Amino acid sequence: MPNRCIKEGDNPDLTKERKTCTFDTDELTANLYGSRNNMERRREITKKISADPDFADPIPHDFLSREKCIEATAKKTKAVVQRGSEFCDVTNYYEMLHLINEAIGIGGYPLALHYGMFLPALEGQAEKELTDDIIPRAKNLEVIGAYAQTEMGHGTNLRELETTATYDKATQEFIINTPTRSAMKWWPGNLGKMSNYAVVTCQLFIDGRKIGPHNFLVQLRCEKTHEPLPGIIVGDIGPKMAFDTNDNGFLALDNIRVPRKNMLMKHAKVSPDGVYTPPMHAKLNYGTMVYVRAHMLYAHGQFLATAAIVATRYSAVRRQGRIEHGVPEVQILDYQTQQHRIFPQIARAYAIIFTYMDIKDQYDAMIKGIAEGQTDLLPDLHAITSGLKSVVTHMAGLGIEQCRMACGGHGYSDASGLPKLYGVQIGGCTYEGENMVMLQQTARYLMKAVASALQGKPLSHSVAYFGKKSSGKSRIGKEGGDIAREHEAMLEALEHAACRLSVEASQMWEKRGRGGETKERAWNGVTVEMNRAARVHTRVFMARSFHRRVTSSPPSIRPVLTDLLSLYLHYECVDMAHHLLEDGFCSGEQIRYLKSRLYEDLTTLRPNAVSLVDSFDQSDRELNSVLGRRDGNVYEALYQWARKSELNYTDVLPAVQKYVMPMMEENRSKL
Ligand SMILES: CCCCC/C=C/C(=O)SCCNC(=O)CCNC(=O)[C@H](O)C(C)(C)COP(=O)(O)OP(=O)(O)OC[C@H]1O[C@@H](n2cnc3c(N)ncnc32)[C@H](O)[C@@H]1OP(=O)(O)O
Ligand SMILES: Cc1cc2nc3c(=O)[nH]c(=O)nc-3n(C[C@H](O)[C@H](O)[C@H](O)COP(=O)(O)OP(=O)(O)OC[C@H]3O[C@@H](n4cnc5c(N)ncnc54)[C@H](O)[C@@H]3O)c2cc1C
Repeated sequence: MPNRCIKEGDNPDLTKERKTCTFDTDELTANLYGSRNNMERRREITKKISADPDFADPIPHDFLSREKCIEATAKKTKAVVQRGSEFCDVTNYYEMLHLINEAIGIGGYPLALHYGMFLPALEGQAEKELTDDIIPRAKNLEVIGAYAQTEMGHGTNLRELETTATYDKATQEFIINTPTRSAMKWWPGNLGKMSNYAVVTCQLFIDGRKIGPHNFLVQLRCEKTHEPLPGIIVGDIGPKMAFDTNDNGFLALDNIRVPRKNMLMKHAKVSPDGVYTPPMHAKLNYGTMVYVRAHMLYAHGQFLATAAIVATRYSAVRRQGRIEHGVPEVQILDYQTQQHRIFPQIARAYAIIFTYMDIKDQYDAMIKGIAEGQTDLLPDLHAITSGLKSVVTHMAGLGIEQCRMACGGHGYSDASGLPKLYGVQIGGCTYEGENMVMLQQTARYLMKAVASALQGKPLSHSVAYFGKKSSGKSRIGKEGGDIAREHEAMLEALEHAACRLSVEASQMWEKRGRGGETKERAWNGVTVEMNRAARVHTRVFMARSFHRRVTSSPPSIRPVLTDLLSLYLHYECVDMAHHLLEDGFCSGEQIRYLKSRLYEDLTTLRPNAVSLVDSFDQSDRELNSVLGRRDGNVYEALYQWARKSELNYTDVLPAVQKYVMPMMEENRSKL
């Protein structure tokens, strides 16, 4: 069967891998990106960008200072903006996403938060009077915006943000102020140097009464000179773990006045005479975060895919050691430990992207509902996206790090692209709500589901399985080799575990309450258990999504996806074996069975491993990895990459000349 990546001049080991493919890689790629047309469009964008001198990087960013990287990125951003329609349909979210990845990369660019949060916040939360004015200008990039919510002292607990917006009835303006050092906005992307506007989250005060966090549009810099306006202090927060080309910023506002219409008033409103009308759902003001959490899944699935591509291809071309005496050195991909390290990451990347597709459909349905005045889909979506955001970012981070280590010494080099990828990706565990905090949002929802299930009340989408009657004993290993039934048995076992953990966490919470603790204090005494239940529930959701996508996939790719799903489910069940064993739902014998099936899966997937990662269809530009390159010609490329290091511009470094040589000379003369 065809793997469409084979080309003359490629590393022979990689070609050999591609020849053992049992499916059509293009079919799988098309399935992953929604259609053959979408796949072709991605490729056209890649081809055009790769040939365009405006996007060439004579010196890799790895060897440049942060300022030089920002300059190079800003130059490319301008080219994307001015020439974007030469490359793609600029109104298509996925085409634009691909264009930006290809043209600019993943480390941040001047418009990341403008498109990622500033515009979505205005579109989702602002009223016509404001949007009519600002959105056309923002879309036309006459202005650039950031989303300034987090402060130096508070990020997680929005209720305690300190920035104030006080309504002045006399002038019909809000006065926006930063009352303390810890109230300074701190972290917002592109706030430091690029943006001249921001959506700023402030505590709303009317007639001395604190209403709570609301969003306001604030101009920060002069549209002509880009200098900060009077009363505004703004700058870059300094070097970070990654996102070097994003100017995450600080901001202090000294009693800045903005007109009443600058409050984002689609949901909550303040009338000219200062009467406050709450939104139809209390948390509609937090809608931008739900949007970002949902869409983060796609990016993090792709991040994990990148790492899996690099580690798999490199493991196919690297030969080291022998499995048996007297035979040539083997491809390191033949080691069972290497497969066990990498293959689950391939499966998880697919699972995350497939889950995203489900969530995207739910998100679109919720937005449609809100437009029609219905908010009933919001709580379920908020709960599951909070869990998914946390589980997926953590899972992808662990997976990338496994892939990096699986590349040995070269994985530690920036040439692999993996250290930088990890730095960028792992930020997702923190931003959009720290993971431990967001899991508690999911757990809170699970506690309500437990109560509803016990009372026989209806259960919403993500927790519907709480209503199923458990069989008491798992059917794992008792399905006589029927794969479909085996998959169902594993899903059932995971659902049983999630449900049991939720019920037990609920009982522990209740027990502490009966012991005299307040509900809130009791909650803090059981949060580890709550978050555990939330994680398992989220992993059930992902497993169901993956299963649904595989069982409805075209027959040509269903066999390979079924193999991948088998590996995913066996891995998930073994990884969560303690939860399956704890109440005797599964026996030790069943866990041993799952492990043996997992090792069989590794062998089954081996001939298709390279083709499965090829099907992610990430180009060499996107991968940005010497180790992961499509042609597999790694060693020469590694040497050429290292030659570009600024330390190699001269044979004798000035620092050596100035300090090290005189030191050696002095030491010699002492003898
Ligand atoms: C390329 C890289 C880009 C990176 C960009 C990064 C951007 C950012 O990071 S922007 C800043 C993001 N900040 C956060 O995510 C802050 C996290 N904190 C929160 O979201 C909230 O403070 C909270 C959800 C953790 C708690 O909010 P609070 O108001 O205190 O609410 P409660 O916990 O008491 O819950 C009350 C009630 O409301 C429900 N709920 C909470 N949030 C939402 C929501 N977004 N949508 C719908 N419903 C929500 C919650 O479930 C409770 O429901 P009930 O149990 O029914 O009362
Ligand atoms: C790369 C990056 C980009 C960002 N971009 C933006 C942006 O564009 N706009 C913006 O506004 N912000 C942005 N942020 C800020 C980000 O949203 C916050 O840092 C994040 O929400 C976490 O909040 P915090 O920093 O207050 O963490 P903290 O809440 O201080 O977390 C510290 C520790 O306390 C624990 N903790 C806190 N509260 C609880 C609780 N209730 N229960 C249990 N444990 C708790 C956490 O789990 C964590 O272990 C960005 C951050 C990063 C890293």
